Amino acid sequence: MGSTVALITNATIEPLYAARLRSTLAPLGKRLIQIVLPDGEAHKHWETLNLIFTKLLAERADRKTTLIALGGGVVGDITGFAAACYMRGVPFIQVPTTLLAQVDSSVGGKTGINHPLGKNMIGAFHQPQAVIADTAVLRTLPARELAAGLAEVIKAGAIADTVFFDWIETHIDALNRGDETATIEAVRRSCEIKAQVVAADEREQGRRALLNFGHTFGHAIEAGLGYGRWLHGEAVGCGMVMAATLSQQLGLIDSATRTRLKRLIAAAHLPTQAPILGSDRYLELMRVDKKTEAEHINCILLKRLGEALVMRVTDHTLRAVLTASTQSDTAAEKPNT
Ligand SMILES: NC(=O)c1ccc[n+]([C@@H]2O[C@H](COP(=O)([O-])OP(=O)(O)OC[C@H]3O[C@@H](n4cnc5c(N)ncnc54)[C@H](O)[C@@H]3O)[C@@H](O)[C@H]2O)c1
Ligand SMILES: O=C(O)C(=O)C[C@@H](O)[C@H](O)[C@H](O)COP(=O)(O)O
Ligand SMILES: [Zn+2]
Repeated sequence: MGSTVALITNATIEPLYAARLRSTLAPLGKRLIQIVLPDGEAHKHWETLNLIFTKLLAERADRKTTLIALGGGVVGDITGFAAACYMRGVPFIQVPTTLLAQVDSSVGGKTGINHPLGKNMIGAFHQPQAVIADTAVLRTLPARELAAGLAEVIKAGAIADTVFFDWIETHIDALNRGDETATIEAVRRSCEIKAQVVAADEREQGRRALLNFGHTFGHAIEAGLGYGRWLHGEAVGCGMVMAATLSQQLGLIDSATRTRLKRLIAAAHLPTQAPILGSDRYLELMRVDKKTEAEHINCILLKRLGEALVMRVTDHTLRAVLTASTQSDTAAEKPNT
C-alpha cells in the first residue's frame, strides 16, 4: 500500500460510517483524501466519475494510492472504475454498506457507470484487493433497499443452488426483518456462489453471464423509467419473473416453477409486474445489453430452480412475454397454461 488512501463515499453514508473507517485507518499513518459523491443511481455517470479524478489529481494522489469504496453498489461501481482508470490502474478496496453490495456488487470486479443509452455500458473489469463487509451497518438501511438486496440473493439461489433457494423460501420472513443470523448466511452463500462463478469465468466469456438472470429485462426497466425510479434490485426482481415467464413459454420450466419464483420475489416485497413502456421500447432498450450479438438478444433462462442457461430469443417471442408481463397477473399466466 502506498502512502495515500482515498476514502470515497456518498453524502448519506459519510455522516453514518466514515468517521469509524477513518479511525480504523488512522493507526496506519497514511495521508487520507476524502471524496463525498452525490447519492443515487442517477449520479452513476461520467460527471461523478470525473469529480473523483479531479480531486485525486488536485491532491497529487500517486499511482500507489489505494481507493476505498464505502457505500452501496453505486459508490462501489464508480470507485472501482475510477481505480481501473486513474493513472491506468490503482488498487481499491470495497467496504459495502448495502445488502445488495454485500451479496453481489462488491465481489467479482465488474466496475462502471451508466450511459443515458444503457445501463453499465462504460466500465472495466478490475478486482478489489479486499472486500470487507460488516452486516451491522445494514441496521440503518431503509426497508426498500433491503428488499432490493434480496433480489440478488434470490437470483443466486435460482441460477445455481436449489438447496439455497429452498433455504431462502424458509427464511424469507427473517430476511425481510433483517435478522442477523439469516442475513449473515445469505451474504455468505451469495458471495460463495458468485465467487465460484467469477473464478471460473472472470471476463464473462461464458458461465458468468448466468449472473445476469433477470437483468436483460431489469436494465431495460431502469433505463426506460429513468435511472433511480426503480431500484436496481426491484428491476431485477421483476426481470426475473419476466425471464421465468419466457422460460415457461419456451417449454423449459413448468407453471409451478415460475409461480414458486414469483411468490418468493413477492414475499421479498419486490415488484412482479412490469411497468408499461411498450414492447418496441422494451426491445430497443433490451438490445443495448452487453450480451447482445449482432442485434440478437440473448437472455438468461431457467432450466429449473438452481440451474440456468443463456439462449438467443427472437423478438416475436419476447413481444409475447412483454405483453403478458405488463398486463394483469391472470393475463400473465395465460401464455403459460
Ligand atoms: N458490479 C456488480 O457486480 C454489480 C452487481 C449488482 C449491482 N450493481 C450495481 O449496484 C447498484 C445498486 O447498488 P445498491 O442497491 O447498493 O444501491 P446504492 O448504492 O444506490 O445504495 C442504496 C441507498 O442506500 C444508501 N445506503 C447505503 N448504505 C447504507 C446504510 N448502511 N445505511 C443507510 N443507507 C445506506 C445509499 O446512500 C443509497 O441511497 C446499481 O448501480 C447496480 O447496477 C453492480
Ligand atoms: O457480476 C456479474 O457478472 C453480474 O451480472 C452481477 C449483476 O448483479 C450486476 O448487476 C452486474 O453489474 C450486471 O452486469 P452487466 O454486465 O449486465 O452490466
Ligand atoms: Zn444486479
